[in-house]
Amino acid sequence: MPALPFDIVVFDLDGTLADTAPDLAGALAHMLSRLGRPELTLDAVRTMIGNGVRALVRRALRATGGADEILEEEGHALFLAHYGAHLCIGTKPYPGTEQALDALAESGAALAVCTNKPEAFARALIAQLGWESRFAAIVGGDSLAARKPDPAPLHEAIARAGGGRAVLVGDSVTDAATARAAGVPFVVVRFGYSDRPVEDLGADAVVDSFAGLTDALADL
Ligand SMILES: O=C(O)COP(=O)(O)O
Ligand SMILES: [Mg+2]
Repeated sequence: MPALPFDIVVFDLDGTLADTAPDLAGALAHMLSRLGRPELTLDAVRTMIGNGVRALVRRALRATGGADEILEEEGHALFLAHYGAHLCIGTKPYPGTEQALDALAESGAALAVCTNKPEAFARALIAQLGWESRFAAIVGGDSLAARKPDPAPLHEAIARAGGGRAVLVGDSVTDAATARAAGVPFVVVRFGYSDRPVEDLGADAVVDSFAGLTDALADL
């Protein structure tokens, strides 16, 4: 593959490395049924992912009859208990993810994850996908006081992966804002959970699939 102008490639997790929506939707379905709420479609859930678990629970409650703090607390606990035990039932890497990670690692880049998923869930999911040895750093939504779009977790992931020239690969407006705030180039994947056209995110490149990622990075 062509030489990479980056020492570190940082990836978002949900909607970027893996299609996690089926298991997130499963945990939401469990929560909603316990609370006597109607189900949400998978497509509706996809648009709610990207700002952490609390935001996901709040959005799901608002979409099914409303939310208040007490209900959110209860929903959050129901969601966490179910999701923690069902992290990788319907979750799948996107096509070509592993080949792209192999190619980037072979080129000498360090790989890292910066996600708004709670760190323990991110680590457990990455282990269940068999990816533990691939990442030099994993920073989650609760690893620091601030989560994406604050630039701190991205800076932390870059530092923990050894520092140097970095790029963020993500799927959402949250990732775009994080990269911009951190002064780091941003590549958006078209297949994730963006709530708006990916062309509107101001990314340095858009990739349709993992097959195009290494060339897009080499061209930045
Ligand atoms: O938990 C979420 O909101 C999604 O996390 P992400 O940052 O990996 O997309
Ligand atoms: Mg994402």
